[in-house]
This record gives sequence, C-alpha cells and structure tokens, in this order.
Amino acid sequence: MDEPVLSLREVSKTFGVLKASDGVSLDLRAGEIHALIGPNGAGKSTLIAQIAGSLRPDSGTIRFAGQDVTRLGPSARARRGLGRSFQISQVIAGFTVRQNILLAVQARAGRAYAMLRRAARDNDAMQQVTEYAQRVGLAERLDVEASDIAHGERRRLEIAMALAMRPKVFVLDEPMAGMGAEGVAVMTQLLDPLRHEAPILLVEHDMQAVFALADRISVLVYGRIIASGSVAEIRNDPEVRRAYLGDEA
Ligand SMILES: Nc1ncnc2c1ncn2[C@@H]1O[C@H](COP(=O)(O)OP(=O)(O)OP(=O)(O)O)[C@@H](O)[C@H]1O
Repeated sequence: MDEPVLSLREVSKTFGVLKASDGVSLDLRAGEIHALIGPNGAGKSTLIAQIAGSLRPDSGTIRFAGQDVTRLGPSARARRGLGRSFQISQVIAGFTVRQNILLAVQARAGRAYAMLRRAARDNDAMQQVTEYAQRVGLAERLDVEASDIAHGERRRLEIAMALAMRPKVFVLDEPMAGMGAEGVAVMTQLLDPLRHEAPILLVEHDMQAVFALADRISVLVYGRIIASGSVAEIRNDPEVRRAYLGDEA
C-alpha cells in the first residue's frame, strides 16, 4: 500500500506531569476522512498543534508527503501543503467574502497581501473566487463583510478559503461547532466530496456528522488512542462506549 500522506508515530507531549499526547500513532491515507474523537481535554488540540508545527513533540515522528517534518515549524509545513486549514482567525472580519477568498487564492500563489488591489483586477483570480464561493453556497454573499454573515456562512467561508489554499491535507478542527442540525447537514454535504481533493483529518464532537463522514475513526482518551477502526467497529467497541460514546453509539 502507498505510504500514508500524513503519519504520526509514537508522538508524545508532556505538560508538567500531564501526558497530553501519550505515544500517539495515526495515519491519514489518500482519499479518506479520518475522524479523531474523544472527550474534552483528551488532547485533540495538542495533537493538531503538533501536526501544524506550532508545538514540538517531546518524542516521536511526524511524516508528511514522504518526508520527516517533525523538526519543521508551521510556515515550512504550510509551504509543503500541510496547512492548518481551518482556523476561525483566518477570516478577516472587516473584509468582504470576496476579499477573504481572494486572500487565500493569493496566499497560495505566494503573492503578498499588498497585491490585493491589483489582484482584484486579475480576472483569473476573480474567476477562482467566484467558483470557490459557488461551491460553498456563498455566491450571493460575495460583497458582504465577513462580520455581517451568519455563523454557518462563516464556517463555509473558511471551507472556501481552505479549498483555495489547495492543501495536500485538510486538518479540520470542529467544523460543526456552534451549528444547529440544519447547518450540520449542509456542512456534512460540503465536506463529503472534499476527501477526493485531499484527505481530511476531522476533529469533531458531533457524532452524527462523524458517523456520516468518516472512513475511519480514532478515539483519543487521556492522550492515548484507545481504538481505531471503521464506524461500525468504533460504535460497537465496548471500551469506546464506556469511555466516550455512551448512548450516542
Ligand atoms: N500549553 C499547555 N500547558 C499545560 N497544559 C496544557 C497545555 N495545552 C493543553 N494542556 C492540557 O493538556 C490536556 C489536553 O488538552 P487539549 O486542549 O489538547 O484537549 P482537547 O481534546 O483538544 O479538548 P477539547 O475537546 O476540550 O478542545 C488538557 O488537560 C489541557 O489542560
């Protein structure tokens, strides 16, 4: 089988006496959605920070696209296509939807923020902005400032921006957070086909969405992966039910 796009081996991180990551091994393969679930404080954010490069593991290795990136910082990883592609802070509130997506298109092209005005006259870039907006259902909202759009629209804007960056993997940190059932359904439909553009590591608390989307699920508890398998395997795993899922399975 091909080498996984992203591969963690025995990654550990300790804060004082607390083992936030305790020998975590995890693979993300081409074409898949791999969900990472677990209770609050299990160490999901700590793991994402180590994947993004903003936190250095104490031990273990992180390989990405065939290279050991364990010692690389966030920007070196981002340049290789390992973007932490789903951060709320990445949306600029005072910019319109169009300007925000354009920034992501330009960032991928490696051009600076100062080029924004000139880029606005760049037909190719503007064409791409329109296409990304259409894909996430924001074509009618292009001229609205990001601060004036609804929460669900903002999350869809983040997806458009993540798409525009064309990363080699998507690391999605709770994309359903704060959404009602309808928003979750819309977002689930949006994310579903994305796995074919780049595999997705999906950290998410909404179990309906996880069960609908995941090819594989890993369960993190107290910094350790206690189980990894298909949706059916995880739903039926007695230890997972006890530690996390309870009635939701
Ligand atoms: N910089 C830090 N210094 C000390 N302890 C930390 C630090 N970052 C995280 N922790 C601790 O590590 C543990 C794991 O936290 P983390 O935020 O990774 O969990 P999580 O699974 O993302 O939780 P949630 O689902 O609530 O976001 C927690 O006990 C947390 O208090």
